[in-house]
Amino acid sequence: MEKVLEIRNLRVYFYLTEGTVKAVDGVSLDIRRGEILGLVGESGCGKSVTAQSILRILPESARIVSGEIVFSRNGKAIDLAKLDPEGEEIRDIRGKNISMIFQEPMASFSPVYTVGAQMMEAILLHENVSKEEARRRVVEMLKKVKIPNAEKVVDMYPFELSGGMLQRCMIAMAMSLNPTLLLADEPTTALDVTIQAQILYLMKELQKEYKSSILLITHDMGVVAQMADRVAVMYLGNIVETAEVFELFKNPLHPYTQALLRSIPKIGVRKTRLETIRGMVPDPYNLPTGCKFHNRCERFMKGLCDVKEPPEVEVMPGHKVKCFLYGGEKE
Ligand SMILES: Nc1ncnc2c1ncn2[C@@H]1O[C@H](COP(=O)(O)OP(=O)(O)OP(=O)(O)O)[C@@H](O)[C@H]1O
Repeated sequence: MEKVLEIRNLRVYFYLTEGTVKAVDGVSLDIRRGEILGLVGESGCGKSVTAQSILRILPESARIVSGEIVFSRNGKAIDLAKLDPEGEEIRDIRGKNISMIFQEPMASFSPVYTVGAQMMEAILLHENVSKEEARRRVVEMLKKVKIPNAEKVVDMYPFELSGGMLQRCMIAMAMSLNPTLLLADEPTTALDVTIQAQILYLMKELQKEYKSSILLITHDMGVVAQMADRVAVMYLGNIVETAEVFELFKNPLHPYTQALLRSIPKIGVRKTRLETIRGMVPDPYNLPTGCKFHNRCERFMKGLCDVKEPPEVEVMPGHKVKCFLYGGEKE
């Protein structure tokens, strides 16, 4: 299947007075046309930094140290990692070809302008249309995301809307230019469970209609099961396992993925506590040598896992894992 984005060996480090944080440390992943790729892992493993690297909206203290982020734009391959983050090319890509929705909708909207004015601005920036036409499209988009009274909401300020409604507006804004790729960073984490389900359903409907690809960032395996076609599991700046969603749930290979899946609460099974993954997440300034998961791993092999970094092994077509349990010792 055609790839819309290919990340190769991406390293993004934060240079802080306390030391260097290797937030993304050798990530490779592909996003195919029309798929939802779930990027899953515990808090702090580098999911958001990966997404921010794609759009080149990293904080000042972060640097792309090496690697490629190849985006296919109208049949032309562009390495986003090489672009000037303030330059015209990436500014044109943002919003038009790749857009992002965040956990906190308030972060995407300015409090001092109406929702409609902000959505219109995005359209007017990228397309040569009249103000009337832009407004008409905004109202149409608001209806698409099932906002009641769209003609009224278009003139409302963000604070006049509930979190769920504002999240719908953010999705409408992100989809209004029909982007090839949507980066959704924990899009429903801040919402209550019922609203969360509605928003996920809406995203899936729009994704099918617009045939866009989504990188869905989440720490929630339940959301992944419901939404994703494929899954990439991330641990401390590395992708440790990639597979199609059914395959990953049926046959998780990496001990970290297995532990993540065990930590999902199951209906009908009473547990006094949710199972947590044993051991401490290592200090980000002082990452372990070898496999970064070895100090928490139940199947740790001394002299191997703590010494060498496991290479990626394709165990079966489309199912890749970075773990010595599945070979790779001799490389
Ligand atoms: N602005 C920043 N300054 C310094 N370090 C940062 C900054 N943003 C992220 N980091 C560090 O980079 C690493 C990866 O963070 P990132 O936000 O990508 O994780 P995440 O997997 O998205 O987690 P979360 O779900 O909590 O956002 C962490 O160690 C984090 O502390």
